[in-house]
Amino acid sequence: MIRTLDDLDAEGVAVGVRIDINSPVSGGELADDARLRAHVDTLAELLDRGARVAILAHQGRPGGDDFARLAAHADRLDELLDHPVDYCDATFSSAARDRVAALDVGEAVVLENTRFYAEEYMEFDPERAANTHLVEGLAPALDVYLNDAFAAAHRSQPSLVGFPTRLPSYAGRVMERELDVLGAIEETPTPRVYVLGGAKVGDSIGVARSVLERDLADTVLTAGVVGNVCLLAGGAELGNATAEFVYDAGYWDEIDRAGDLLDAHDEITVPEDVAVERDGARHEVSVADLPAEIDAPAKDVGSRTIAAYGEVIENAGTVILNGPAGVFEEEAFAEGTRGLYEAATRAEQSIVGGGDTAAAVRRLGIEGFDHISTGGGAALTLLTGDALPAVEALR
Ligand SMILES: Nc1ncnc2c1ncn2[C@@H]1O[C@H](COP(=O)(O)OP(=O)(O)O)[C@@H](O)[C@H]1O
Ligand SMILES: O=C(OP(=O)(O)O)[C@H](O)COP(=O)(O)O
Repeated sequence: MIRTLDDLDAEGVAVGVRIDINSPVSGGELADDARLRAHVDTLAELLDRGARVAILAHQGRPGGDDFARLAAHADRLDELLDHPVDYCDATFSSAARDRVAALDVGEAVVLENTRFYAEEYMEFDPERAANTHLVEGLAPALDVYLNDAFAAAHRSQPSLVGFPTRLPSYAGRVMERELDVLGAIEETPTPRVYVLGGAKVGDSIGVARSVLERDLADTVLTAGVVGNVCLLAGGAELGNATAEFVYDAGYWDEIDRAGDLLDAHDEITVPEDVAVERDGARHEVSVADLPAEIDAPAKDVGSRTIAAYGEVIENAGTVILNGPAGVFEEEAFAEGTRGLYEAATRAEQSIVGGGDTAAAVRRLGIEGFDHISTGGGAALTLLTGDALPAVEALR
């Protein structure tokens, strides 16, 4: 059983809240605040109910351009919430503990990026995580721990799995909602259609295999780079530019895996046509006409695929979308993503997951999904039927 905010008497209590506000950062500024806005409900409820809130979060990965301090995140949360949100440039030192001890009722502080500390970028079992410097250092300053970081729940890192061994622990509203929807996929209306696009080919093939073997999917529609790899696996000659893209991205070995899956399951569908760039404009090529003269990579599915997939999607009981259908960042190649996502909003129930997928939904201004997951890897892990370490730690 996982305890939730409903089970917490928050008045005056020092709550360590792990959230996932890992966001695109550009020139030290937040380029997108969707993940911050997602946690507003949980944080506002805690602060309204008189908690003293210490926020724990990571940003980026060591060495990356987006490996940043959380000062800008604190400023934005301060704007989004009716309660004051401060920033502290320490995570578990005496300075951090003193700052938490000084919190008034209804006040919050964002502690520094947890991944500034080497142990936080390692995976541990919960008992070992409870003895890391971060958890050992900060736990004495907290009364309880609350995890709302669904998007990071597939990581077994100290700030995600270490506190429940030491403190009474709870799930936040984001975590609750995500587990309710994504954890009960078997109960959603059928036919169930998975649309797998985007560029994480290995993950998507794993998901396709798993949902087909577990009879969760009635149909799997492939698009994006995933669709291109499936086309190559079926012997389609998409031209050197697409082959080079797939090779350079490290997905060449996935062609055989995709081929095995296509041989084993009729429920997987590949695109009928693709769109490439020719003379600076979108140009569509039918797979039936291959081999043809193509000297640019396939960047989107074509209009016949959009129409055929769209019909399957619209008539679905449940559609689960992960990954854009094309390079939606370029207007000429956003047609597939726009067409398939809009069709999904007309299905009986629609669920979208993935960092870039959610960004595509916002950029294209598509509304009407039943659930937009904050998580990419975490959502896929749940949909594949695997346990999430941070959720298991809360149990
Ligand atoms: N045909 C394609 N060729 C190259 N890149 C593609 C293609 N289709 C989609 N993409 C790219 O895939 C990226 C998103 O994929 P992914 O990271 O798997 O999504 P998510 O974060 O939602 O899981 C986008 O940046 C998009 O440009
Ligand atoms: O952005 C995240 O995951 P996602 O890219 O799967 O959505 C989470 O913050 C986890 O980050 P990580 O993949 O660096 O561990």
